[in-house]
Amino acid sequence: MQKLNAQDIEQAMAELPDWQLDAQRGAIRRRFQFEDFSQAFAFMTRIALYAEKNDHHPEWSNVYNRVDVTLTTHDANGLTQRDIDLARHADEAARAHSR
Ligand SMILES: C[C@H](O)[C@H](O)[C@H]1CNC2=NC(N)=NC(=O)C2=N1
Repeated sequence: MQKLNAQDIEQAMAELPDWQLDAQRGAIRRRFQFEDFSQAFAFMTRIALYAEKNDHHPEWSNVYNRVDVTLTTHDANGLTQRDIDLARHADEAARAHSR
Protein backbone atom coordinates (compact mmCIF):
# COMPACT_ATOMS: atom_id res chain seq x y z
CA MET A 1 0.00 0.00 0.00
CA GLN A 2 1.46 3.29 -1.19
CA LYS A 3 1.77 6.19 1.31
CA LEU A 4 -0.08 9.34 0.23
CA ASN A 5 2.06 12.31 -0.79
CA ALA A 6 1.54 15.84 0.56
CA GLN A 7 -0.73 16.83 -2.34
CA ASP A 8 -2.90 13.71 -1.98
CA ILE A 9 -3.24 14.46 1.73
CA GLU A 10 -4.16 18.09 1.12
CA GLN A 11 -6.90 17.04 -1.33
CA ALA A 12 -8.19 14.31 0.99
CA MET A 13 -8.31 16.58 4.04
CA ALA A 14 -10.33 19.14 2.08
CA GLU A 15 -13.09 16.51 1.90
CA LEU A 16 -12.70 15.55 5.57
CA PRO A 17 -13.28 18.88 7.33
CA ASP A 18 -14.04 17.26 10.69
CA TRP A 19 -10.71 15.41 10.81
CA GLN A 20 -7.40 16.69 12.13
CA LEU A 21 -4.10 15.75 10.47
CA ASP A 22 -1.18 14.56 12.57
CA ALA A 23 1.44 15.17 9.87
CA GLN A 24 4.28 14.15 12.13
CA ARG A 25 2.86 10.66 12.67
CA GLY A 26 1.02 10.37 9.37
CA ALA A 27 -2.41 9.91 10.93
CA ILE A 28 -5.84 11.60 11.01
CA ARG A 29 -8.07 11.99 14.06
CA ARG A 30 -11.69 12.80 14.78
CA ARG A 31 -13.86 12.91 17.91
CA PHE A 32 -17.44 11.68 17.42
CA GLN A 33 -20.18 12.53 19.96
CA PHE A 34 -23.50 10.67 19.96
CA GLU A 35 -26.84 10.87 21.81
CA ASP A 36 -25.88 8.08 24.19
CA PHE A 37 -23.75 4.98 24.57
CA SER A 38 -26.09 2.86 22.49
CA GLN A 39 -25.71 5.15 19.46
CA ALA A 40 -21.93 5.32 19.97
CA PHE A 41 -21.71 1.54 20.09
CA ALA A 42 -23.94 1.12 17.03
CA PHE A 43 -21.51 3.40 15.19
CA MET A 44 -18.55 1.36 16.42
CA THR A 45 -20.24 -1.84 15.26
CA ARG A 46 -20.61 -0.48 11.72
CA ILE A 47 -17.00 0.63 11.64
CA ALA A 48 -15.88 -2.74 12.99
CA LEU A 49 -17.71 -4.60 10.21
CA TYR A 50 -16.19 -2.28 7.58
CA ALA A 51 -12.74 -2.71 9.12
CA GLU A 52 -12.97 -6.48 9.01
CA LYS A 53 -14.28 -6.48 5.44
CA ASN A 54 -11.49 -4.16 4.27
CA ASP A 55 -8.77 -5.50 6.55
CA HIS A 56 -8.08 -1.96 7.76
CA HIS A 57 -8.64 -1.18 11.44
CA PRO A 58 -8.97 2.01 13.47
CA GLU A 59 -7.16 2.99 16.65
CA TRP A 60 -10.04 4.17 18.81
CA SER A 61 -11.36 4.72 22.33
CA ASN A 62 -14.92 5.03 23.64
CA VAL A 63 -16.18 6.85 26.74
CA TYR A 64 -19.99 6.63 27.03
CA ASN A 65 -21.31 8.65 24.01
CA ARG A 66 -17.86 9.66 22.73
CA VAL A 67 -15.68 7.80 20.22
CA ASP A 68 -12.17 9.09 19.47
CA VAL A 69 -10.82 7.64 16.22
CA THR A 70 -7.27 7.71 14.88
CA LEU A 71 -6.55 6.34 11.41
CA THR A 72 -3.12 5.41 10.05
CA THR A 73 -1.73 2.50 8.03
CA HIS A 74 0.65 0.52 10.22
CA ASP A 75 2.10 -1.48 7.30
CA ALA A 76 3.03 1.79 5.53
CA ASN A 77 3.89 3.69 8.71
CA GLY A 78 1.77 6.62 7.50
CA LEU A 79 -1.39 7.65 5.65
CA THR A 80 -2.73 5.63 2.72
CA GLN A 81 -5.96 5.70 0.72
CA ARG A 82 -7.37 3.08 3.10
CA ASP A 83 -7.32 5.64 5.90
CA ILE A 84 -9.16 8.18 3.78
CA ASP A 85 -11.74 5.60 2.70
CA LEU A 86 -12.35 4.52 6.29
CA ALA A 87 -12.68 8.15 7.42
CA ARG A 88 -15.32 8.78 4.75
CA HIS A 89 -17.17 5.66 5.80
CA ALA A 90 -17.02 6.72 9.45
CA ASP A 91 -18.46 10.15 8.60
CA GLU A 92 -21.35 8.50 6.72
CA ALA A 93 -21.98 6.04 9.57
CA ALA A 94 -21.94 8.88 12.11
CA ARG A 95 -24.55 10.82 10.12
CA ALA A 96 -26.78 7.76 10.11
CA HIS A 97 -26.52 7.49 13.90
CA SER A 98 -26.81 11.13 14.81
CA ARG A 99 -30.21 11.78 13.20
C1 LIG B 1 -2.45 -9.08 8.80
C2 LIG B 1 -3.43 -7.95 8.52
O1 LIG B 1 -3.88 -8.06 7.19
C3 LIG B 1 -2.69 -6.61 8.62
O2 LIG B 1 -2.11 -6.52 9.90
C4 LIG B 1 -3.66 -5.42 8.44
C5 LIG B 1 -4.75 -5.40 9.48
N1 LIG B 1 -5.35 -4.09 9.67
C6 LIG B 1 -4.63 -2.96 9.48
N2 LIG B 1 -5.09 -1.77 9.88
C7 LIG B 1 -4.37 -0.65 9.76
N3 LIG B 1 -4.86 0.53 10.19
N4 LIG B 1 -3.16 -0.69 9.22
C8 LIG B 1 -2.58 -1.82 8.78
O3 LIG B 1 -1.45 -1.80 8.28
C9 LIG B 1 -3.35 -3.05 8.88
N5 LIG B 1 -2.87 -4.22 8.44
